[in-house]
Amino acid sequence: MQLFLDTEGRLREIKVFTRPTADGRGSISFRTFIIEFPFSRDIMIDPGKLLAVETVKQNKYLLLEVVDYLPLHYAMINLDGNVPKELRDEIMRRVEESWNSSESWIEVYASPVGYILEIQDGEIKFSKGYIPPLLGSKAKLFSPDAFEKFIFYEDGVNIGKVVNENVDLKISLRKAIKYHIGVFAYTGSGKSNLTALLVRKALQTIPELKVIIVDVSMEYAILLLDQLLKLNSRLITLDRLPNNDIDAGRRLIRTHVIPEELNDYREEIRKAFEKLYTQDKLRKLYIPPQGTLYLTYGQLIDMIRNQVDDKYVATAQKPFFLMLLQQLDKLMRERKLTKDDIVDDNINDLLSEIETKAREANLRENSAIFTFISAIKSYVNQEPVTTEEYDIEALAIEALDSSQESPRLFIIESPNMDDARLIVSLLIEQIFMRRKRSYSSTPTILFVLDEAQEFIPFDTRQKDNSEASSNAVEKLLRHGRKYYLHGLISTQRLAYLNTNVLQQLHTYFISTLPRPYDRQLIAETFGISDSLVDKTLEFDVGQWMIVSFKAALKEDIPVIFKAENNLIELKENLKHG
Ligand SMILES: Nc1ncnc2c1ncn2[C@@H]1O[C@H](COP(=O)(O)OP(=O)(O)OP(=O)(O)O)[C@@H](O)[C@H]1O
Repeated sequence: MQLFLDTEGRLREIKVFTRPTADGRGSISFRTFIIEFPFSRDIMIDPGKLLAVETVKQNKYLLLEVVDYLPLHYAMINLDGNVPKELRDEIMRRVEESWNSSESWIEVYASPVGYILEIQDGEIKFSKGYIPPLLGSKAKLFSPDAFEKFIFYEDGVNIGKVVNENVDLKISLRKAIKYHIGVFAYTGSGKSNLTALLVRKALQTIPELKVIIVDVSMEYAILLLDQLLKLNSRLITLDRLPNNDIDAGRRLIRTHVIPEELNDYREEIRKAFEKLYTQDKLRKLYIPPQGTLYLTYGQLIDMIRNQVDDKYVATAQKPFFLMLLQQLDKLMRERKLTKDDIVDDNINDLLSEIETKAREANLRENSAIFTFISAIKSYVNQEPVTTEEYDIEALAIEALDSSQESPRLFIIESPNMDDARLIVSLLIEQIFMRRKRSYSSTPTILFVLDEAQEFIPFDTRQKDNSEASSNAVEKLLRHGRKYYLHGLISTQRLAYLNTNVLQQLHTYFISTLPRPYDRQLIAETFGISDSLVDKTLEFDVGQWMIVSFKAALKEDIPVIFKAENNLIELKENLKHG
């Protein structure tokens, strides 16, 4: 395999740019390398291409990614308005004629990607790091074959084409999902299309995976309609269910966003919706009016503290309440429980132990401590209320069911954000609780949250349920991996997102983000240069930059690609389905 292309350039200069960080608290520097290549009108140097330059260490090269380039002509370097007009015109006329001469070159701007390439006895090795390059030394362009071999996993899933390389982008979807995914782009850049594509490919290639999409914009039932039909699935709504298949077809067509490109497919879509009804895949989700119905460890601790502080509780009982707190703390540490976890019968032994001790101390039978303990005991030991309704619990049970015939794709539709936040918080908590109670690595569950800034906002408020959803999503992203629970979140405004969670996402897909703050934040979080992130401003619809940290790609190098259009396979399947 040819590692480098024949075209070579030379490293002329390194410039360092420093700017304040997005939060204004510090500063950050980026290096831009300036490399000269021979002038050619069909030069293969486009943004995203990889270059290797010699470093001060023998056989070691620094890897750079092309950000931009500019053809330059020596005669133009000092040409400005000070030169008399006639002379200027004459110079420019001559330059126009002599671009293909020794006076011209292509100036390439590139950023280091944090890698060293070592070539020893024909063996090639990548390692992370930075070694100062040798000015004046050669810069070599990676061949497409080398690009493919070193950056992508051989058995990766193809999700598009690398821009300017004629190479398929192959990613490890399994790893990407394992370490959570972020999709960041302005409205209309193709976020939903890419998300649907990733979900589609993941369901096709990871048999133990289940996907739960919380859809506030009523898009995914269409974007994944063929998958809803093909797989065992659920399309879940908070509204009354339709009475028959005809009613279902009409209603669903009316309530969903149909992309323009699918205008010719309205009939197929209506029929597919009718079929979902006859396949018994529609469900109405019941949410209890009082919202959360569970006692969490945090709430229990508060209740005990109130007893300790209560001046009407006899002093003799207070040590027992304190003991209860200590034992709870021990249990929570041992079982790695958080304040948001739901209290279950795990705490029975602990309650009995304190009860016995209180009895041994001869406390009166009607003491507050006995009443308190027995109330908590009867709460945790109560029989679950069984209802016919499809509620969060039923949904969680289906999602965690590892049998072949259980549903794999769940789309929960809730255009009302408050409801959506409540569903997200209850569902994540419920699934966590069940997974912790009976630990299993299957199925793996991926939660997909569009408009993530609504679920994990920068500012949370209790009354619109954002505090609850924020806690739940943060827990999913921080601790989910241990429990085979994962997240894909997408947003158009990073500024409104609780950015603490960004570090938890190891694979980012970025397209056009018009606000500088959003781009700067991405650049800082992933240590990629501003100029590379700024490239996304020029992206066409469906064009993305994937940045991964030890996840989707073999090496953590930002790659610019054009995503496959999710609608192509959808149309194909609707036509033949
Ligand atoms: N990879 C792609 N190839 C071709 N067309 C695409 C691609 N991705 C998106 N599109 C088209 O671009 C348009 C916008 O895409 P999409 O709805 O996914 O954007 P979005 O970012 O989710 O927008 P919004 O935030 O408004 O939902 C759609 O018509 C879609 O079909």
